[in-house]
Amino acid sequence: MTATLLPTSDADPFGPEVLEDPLPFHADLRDAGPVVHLSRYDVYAMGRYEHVHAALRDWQGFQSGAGVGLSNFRTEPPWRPPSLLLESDPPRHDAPRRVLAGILAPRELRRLRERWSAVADELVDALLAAGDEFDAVPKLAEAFPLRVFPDAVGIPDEGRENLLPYGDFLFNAFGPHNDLVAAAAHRAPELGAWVNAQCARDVLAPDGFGARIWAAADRGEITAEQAPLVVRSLLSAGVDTTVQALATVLHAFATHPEHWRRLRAEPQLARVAFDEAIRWGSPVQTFFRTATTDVRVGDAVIPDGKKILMFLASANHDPRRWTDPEAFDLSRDPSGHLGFGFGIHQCVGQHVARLEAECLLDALARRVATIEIAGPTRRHHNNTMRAWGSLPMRVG
Ligand code: HEM
Ligand SMILES: C=Cc1ccc(C(=O)O)cc1
Repeated sequence: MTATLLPTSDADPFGPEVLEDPLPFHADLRDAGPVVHLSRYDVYAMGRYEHVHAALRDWQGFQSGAGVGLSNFRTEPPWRPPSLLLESDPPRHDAPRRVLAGILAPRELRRLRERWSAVADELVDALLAAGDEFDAVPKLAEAFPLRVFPDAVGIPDEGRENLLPYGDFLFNAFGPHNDLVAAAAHRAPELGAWVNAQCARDVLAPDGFGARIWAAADRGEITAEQAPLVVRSLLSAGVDTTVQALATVLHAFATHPEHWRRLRAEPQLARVAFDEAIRWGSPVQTFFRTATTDVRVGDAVIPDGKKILMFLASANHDPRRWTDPEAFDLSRDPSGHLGFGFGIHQCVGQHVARLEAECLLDALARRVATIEIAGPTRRHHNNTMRAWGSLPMRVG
């Protein structure tokens, strides 16, 4: 194997500086080359669209089955039983994926549109009745998904306040065991136990996504042992992600009044606005893969077994792929963005997320002429998610 001069960096992508503002680190990463060795964690980072896209497509060379976090399941026990979708490779991945893709397909979600629209209208009406200033993170970005998604899955009302802390811990746990993980580690067993309990057949409402997963097990499409883990995937991936994507799109519109005016005039732009916001803000910033052989990227070789850190957010701002990438631009065609991933693991819940965004943006756009930031905004740091802690907002 020819020795190659692989750029190296001792930067900490999971440290507070980068988590607060990752853009300068992403730019340095892209400029340094296709692959950069991060010496602090002995992982190989990719920041350019071309290579992240190629690695996501090459599931044989870049596997998910050894975990999609820093921890390597080949040598370390996972903190929870691995996901049958996110943390598995074909063939194990195939049936659970087929089942979930069927249940979450756009045509299956049509039955939810009317109800989710009504909930969004009711939520926004109540919010505006209370005044024209509020924090959009708890009052909209968190409130709406928590009103519609747990019901859609069919879990009981009791304990739903565990969903966001569970997700926050899960997304932190994909990173190193830093302060963010340590701060919540004491709650992991209880949060994990609560989430697991929501996946049991007998607690799930008869017409929700959860019950449909169990019905697939009855049909033999997956086993009864797999069913609760597939339900767990919904509760793991389906809340924090949409919360932060909604916060991102609300922040985008509050800082681009001309685009809000355009959305009000052309409501059908809500869908493309959501995808552009996900490209622009990338709520899910990174995921890892594990090299299954000595894999060549550019003129670098990543040794078998090493972890590869794929910066989806950096790829979504790569000037080699996007014109004026740092602009939130409603006229752009954001298709091809990597904010939902790409390839066999591409987000299976993306249509659920888009429907939530359409309902909430539509309810708001029909009622308020202007939205703007009304005070200091605050980031919420997480090892994987780009998250807002607070978005003080004024509507007119
Ligand atoms: C805007 C909100 C969302 C974002 C940004 C997002 C992002 C992602 C990304 C980047 C992946 C790829 C992971 C990888 O390649 O390793 C993914 C996979 C996944 N997402 Fe989403 N997601 C969102 C909403 C949802 C929702 C609402 C659900 C459930 C209803 C969901 C369920 C899943 C599942 C189960 C996977 C694993 C798919 C597989 O491995 O085959 N996601 N998501
Ligand atoms: C995109 C995040 C994500 C988190 C957890 C799972 C899962 O547990 O399957 C899937 C996707």
